[in-house]
Amino acid sequence: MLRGALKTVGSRSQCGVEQLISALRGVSSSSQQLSGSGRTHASSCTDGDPPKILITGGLGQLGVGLASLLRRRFGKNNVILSDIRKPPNHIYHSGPFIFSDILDSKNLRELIVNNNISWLVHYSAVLSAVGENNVALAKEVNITGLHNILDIATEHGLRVFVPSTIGAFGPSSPRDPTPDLCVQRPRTIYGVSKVHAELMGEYYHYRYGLDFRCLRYPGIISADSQPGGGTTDYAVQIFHAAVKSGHFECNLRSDTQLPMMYIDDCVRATLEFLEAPADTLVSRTYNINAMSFTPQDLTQEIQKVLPDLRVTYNVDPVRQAIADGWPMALEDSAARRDWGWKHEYDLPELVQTMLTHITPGNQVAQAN
Ligand SMILES: NC(=O)C1=CN([C@@H]2O[C@H](COP(=O)(O)OP(=O)(O)OC[C@H]3O[C@@H](n4cnc5c(N)ncnc54)[C@H](O)[C@@H]3O)[C@@H](O)[C@H]2O)C=CC1
Ligand SMILES: CC(=O)[C@H](N)C(=O)O
Repeated sequence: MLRGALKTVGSRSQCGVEQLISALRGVSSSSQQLSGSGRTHASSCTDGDPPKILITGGLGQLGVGLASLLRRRFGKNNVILSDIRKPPNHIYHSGPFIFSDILDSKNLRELIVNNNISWLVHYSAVLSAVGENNVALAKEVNITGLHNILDIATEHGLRVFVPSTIGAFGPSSPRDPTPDLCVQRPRTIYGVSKVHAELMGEYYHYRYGLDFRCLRYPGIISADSQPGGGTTDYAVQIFHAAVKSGHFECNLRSDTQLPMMYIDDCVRATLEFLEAPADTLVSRTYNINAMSFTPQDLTQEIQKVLPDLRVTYNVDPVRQAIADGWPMALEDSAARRDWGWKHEYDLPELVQTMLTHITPGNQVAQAN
């Protein structure tokens, strides 16, 4: 049936054929299965037009920074931020913003159709520490929400980016470094939901041809946005405390080594990966790495600039147990080989840059 239908559009552009394949999904179960090559469809065919991008959960730590980079690349009006929260004025006025709850699939579908979205960056999530405090919410947002995203992205032939995390690994994974492919038995609902996202996205890719792309981010460090309740949050908060009061109480042990990345590297990696030609991607999920450090290493580096910084330790057992099962470094040679990933910020550059951005008058309100 699919072959017959394809014959009738033989003279049309490849993009038209691929859209037809999308439309025929749902006609019969056998016609839904594309070849095992997992080839992708309409999202790759923009006829030279820039993609129209929707970012879900865009008001968190990472969304605004990514939107700003994507808007510089593709034009302000081609990138829509969305969230369930009201944006601060400066974000509202910086480009298109729209309410979208990923648990409301009808609203999400309307938004994608009405705005002719071709790329979807799915940032909505409940992070590791908040997730352990509210497992039901984490299941709803991270698993049910993801199902809505994958179904709608498949229906409309979107390219979809879903970040995973170092939290997708667990104590039985090799930890230093952690390769792309290894045992993944995380012990948080956040980690379990992210492994689920990796597997579901890859399944939809091979089963339906969805252009699913996933990077496992380390802990991300940013100056002008606050983290949303994770285990790596200390590495952002320490900078604000260092500048504001000169004292920081750290909730992880001083020797806890975790992989980290400056936000500019993270959003650039995301853009480069989104733009990578599909045929260069050997995998749909890649580790990306930049630096690894402990609270003690970070303190010493900050003290080179602010020698009076004093750090005390009051370990949070929930966060410490999470961190003790996470990678100490990620192995990312496949990302470097397949699509040219290269980080720019190591620990000294990170500290210099953070302290340049954070001044006593430029403190970001604590979000959580
Ligand atoms: N920030 C980090 O260090 C890392 C982040 N990631 C991933 O990157 C993505 C973005 O992370 P962040 O910006 O740090 O997260 P965040 O926690 O700061 O922001 C998440 C956003 O999702 C929104 N949200 C919650 N429920 C929603 C719903 N029902 N519908 C729509 N939006 C909803 C929240 O309002 C919030 O603005 C997440 O998927 C996270 O797992 C992965 C590894 C590290
Ligand atoms: C590394 C992450 O995914 C996040 N920052 C968290 O700590 O939960």
